[in-house]
Amino acid sequence: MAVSAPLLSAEDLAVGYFSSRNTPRAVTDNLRLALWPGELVCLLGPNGAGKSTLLRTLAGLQPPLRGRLMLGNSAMQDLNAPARARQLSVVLTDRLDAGNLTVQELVSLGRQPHTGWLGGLSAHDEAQVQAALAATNTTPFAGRPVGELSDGERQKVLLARALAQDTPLILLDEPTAHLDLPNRVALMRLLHNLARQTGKAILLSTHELDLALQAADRVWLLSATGTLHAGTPEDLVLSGTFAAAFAREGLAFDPTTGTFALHAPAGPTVQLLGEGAAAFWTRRALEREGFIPSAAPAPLRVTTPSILKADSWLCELPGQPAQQHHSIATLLAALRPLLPENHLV
Ligand SMILES: Nc1ncnc2c1ncn2[C@@H]1O[C@H](COP(=O)(O)OP(=O)(O)OP(=O)(O)O)[C@@H](O)[C@H]1O
Repeated sequence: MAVSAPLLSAEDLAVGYFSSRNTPRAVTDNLRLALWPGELVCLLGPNGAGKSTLLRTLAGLQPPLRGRLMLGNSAMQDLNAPARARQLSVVLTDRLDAGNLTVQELVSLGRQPHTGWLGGLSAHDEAQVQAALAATNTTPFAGRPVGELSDGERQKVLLARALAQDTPLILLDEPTAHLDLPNRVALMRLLHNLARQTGKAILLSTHELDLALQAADRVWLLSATGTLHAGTPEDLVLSGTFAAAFAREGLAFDPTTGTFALHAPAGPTVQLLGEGAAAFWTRRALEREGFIPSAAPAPLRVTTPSILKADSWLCELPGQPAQQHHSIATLLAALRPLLPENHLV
């Protein structure tokens, strides 16, 4: 079986900046990285960890402080701009000045590495532009000036330009930043499918931990101290590496749900019986109030509709007859008196 080669690789890479006295200040150091065909990699890390700096370095837009950076079989610094642009496309967060260009014209510029400055678009180029517009749902505003778009619309158009460029490698800095939830989910699904179906390698930085944990084949987790851990999302969660990278006082990552706890538990444990959507949302409501939902037996017990086979919840409190509730609101009202006084979650 042929073993594929990485589309991008780095050895002993240090990325960062030079101070005013020209002394190097590494944001992250000693990196050994590879991006393989067909994978979606999410670069995660707290604010200021160095995600944008690393992405810009990997895109060849700022020089590494040290180390070896290869684009395919060639050293990055040996490739001129057009050669790089045929290998990798990049979407950054920088504000774009597109002049009076329409969306279609801007996306068509993605074909430039293949046509040259003066080259007209062939039928194949036109098809690539139309496919990129369709994939990003930007066809309906293809004729509008880019300067008049909303932040989210512009973000999708920049992705369309990168898709039109049709490179083996795509690097994206916070591509979900301005998108609403359905568009964020759609974008992650699009990128995941694109990697799978076309063999492209896609690296994106994001603060969407939840979506990244679901969509990424691998995660590069950059800690605040500049250490980079790479692995499948699941391995990083189960090893505790993920929680450690985002550790803050009073903030806990729950590896059983893959989310950060918004509320600190203050109240008693409630045995929660049931499964499915009603049990999930009952758990969320109990946690918000400060209770600790658990499957283990406890003096307080809530049975959810999936077990009762009815549209109601059964609430059993010590020393009281069992109560039936027809909404989570009335269930919570019955439980609230059991919380410690003045608790704040
Ligand atoms: N042009 C620059 N010159 C010097 N230092 C910089 C420059 N740009 C960023 N930095 C510093 O490099 C570090 C990493 O910044 P970077 O923007 O890469 O982090 P990030 O992980 O992308 O952050 P965020 O999640 O907030 O976008 C920060 O300490 C930042 O202050």
